Amino acid sequence: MHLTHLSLTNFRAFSRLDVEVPRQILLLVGDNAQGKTTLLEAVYFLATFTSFHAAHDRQLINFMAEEESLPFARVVADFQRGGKMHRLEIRLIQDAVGANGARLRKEILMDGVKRSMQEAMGSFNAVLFLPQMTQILEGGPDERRRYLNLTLSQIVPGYAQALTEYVQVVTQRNALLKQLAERGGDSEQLTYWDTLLAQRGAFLIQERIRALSELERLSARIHDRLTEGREVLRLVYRPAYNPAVALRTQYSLPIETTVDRSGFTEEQIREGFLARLRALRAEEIQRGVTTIGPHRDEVRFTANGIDLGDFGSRGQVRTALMALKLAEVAWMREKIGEWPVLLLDETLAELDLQRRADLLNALRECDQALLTTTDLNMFHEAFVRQCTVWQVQAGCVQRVDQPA
Ligand SMILES: Nc1ncnc2c1ncn2[C@@H]1O[C@H](COP(=O)(O)OP(=O)(O)OP(=O)(O)O)[C@@H](O)[C@H]1O
Repeated sequence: MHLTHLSLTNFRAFSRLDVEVPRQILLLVGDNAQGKTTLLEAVYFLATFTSFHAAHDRQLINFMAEEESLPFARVVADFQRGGKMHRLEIRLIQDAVGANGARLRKEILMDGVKRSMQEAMGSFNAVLFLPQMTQILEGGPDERRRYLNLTLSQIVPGYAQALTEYVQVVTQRNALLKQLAERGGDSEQLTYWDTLLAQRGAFLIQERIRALSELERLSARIHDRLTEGREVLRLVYRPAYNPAVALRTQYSLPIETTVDRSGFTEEQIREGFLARLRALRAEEIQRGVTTIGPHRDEVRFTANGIDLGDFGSRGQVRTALMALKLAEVAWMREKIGEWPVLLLDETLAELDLQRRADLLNALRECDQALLTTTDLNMFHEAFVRQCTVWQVQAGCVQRVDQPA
């Protein structure tokens, strides 16, 4: 899959941008703070409807546009997928200030038809690679859950919808648990929420089991090549509700334990999850929160049995991240039969020569990749000649003609 046209209106520093996008490797060159990362952010926004940078969508609207009576930002992309052309449009509209303050509306149009975020998710796919993504390995468990959710939402039908509903159920259930803890009442009211939680949760758990085992297979192979067979990478899923473990040992599995959970049906996971919620009911009422389920899942990355998040060297973590990212690309390709668009922000600067060469080789296979850099010398002349180069300056883009 590849973009053919990108249009931005009031998207961060880009008041207006309209560009044809070539089907190949695109180098975005420019000094700091010129808008290179913003371009990647806009493209990733089309795949996930969320920014990898901004805490709030409101930050995406151009500062100047904020002064207008109806501030808005818009991203429109034409892209080819499976031989067909599509148009995806996202509008961010800040409604007039009412009694509850300004409200931001997000509208999504796929081929001209309004869709919910959950419906439109997966229409366009991208894989993002940022140097700070080592946080996926080194940061808290929420980083890994976020990574998993963004990746799976793009590819697994129904995942985004189930996740949205699951999060709503957790919120409602927590409110009820708190109310029962503070004011007492009939705990049987929980049964309705338990059923919904187990239903949506089982779907998420099963999809995570499946995806992680596939990503592990692909990333271990790449990692083996990158480390010349010296290290074995593993992705260890540690679900907060673990269908593979008897009740009393839920939290006591050592990290190196290999557990095959692929044989569980969704129904078995749901039944087990529900039974566990019943067993935990009194404790959960006392604590006022939902203590098990996908919102508390963990994934650990190990190399030769060593937990990379806790004990990995910088080099080991970067190598594992690269293996994971390349695996993600291959996984999406396997699943949807199309290459996702690759987005790499200043990634090369962090890599040694061998890793750099590996990464650039991988890019050659893909349909389209966008790379940002402040320094074109980071790349071999021969490589640059195969690419289209765009100079990005103060929110404007200009194609750089290369010598024939
Ligand atoms: N809502 C906004 N409206 C206008 N300008 C914005 C908005 N949000 C961010 N900017 C500005 O956009 C500029 C470009 O940022 P961007 O991160 O894309 O730069 P970059 O070229 O990737 O730089 P670097 O090489 O330092 O990463 C920055 O100066 C930033 O302050």
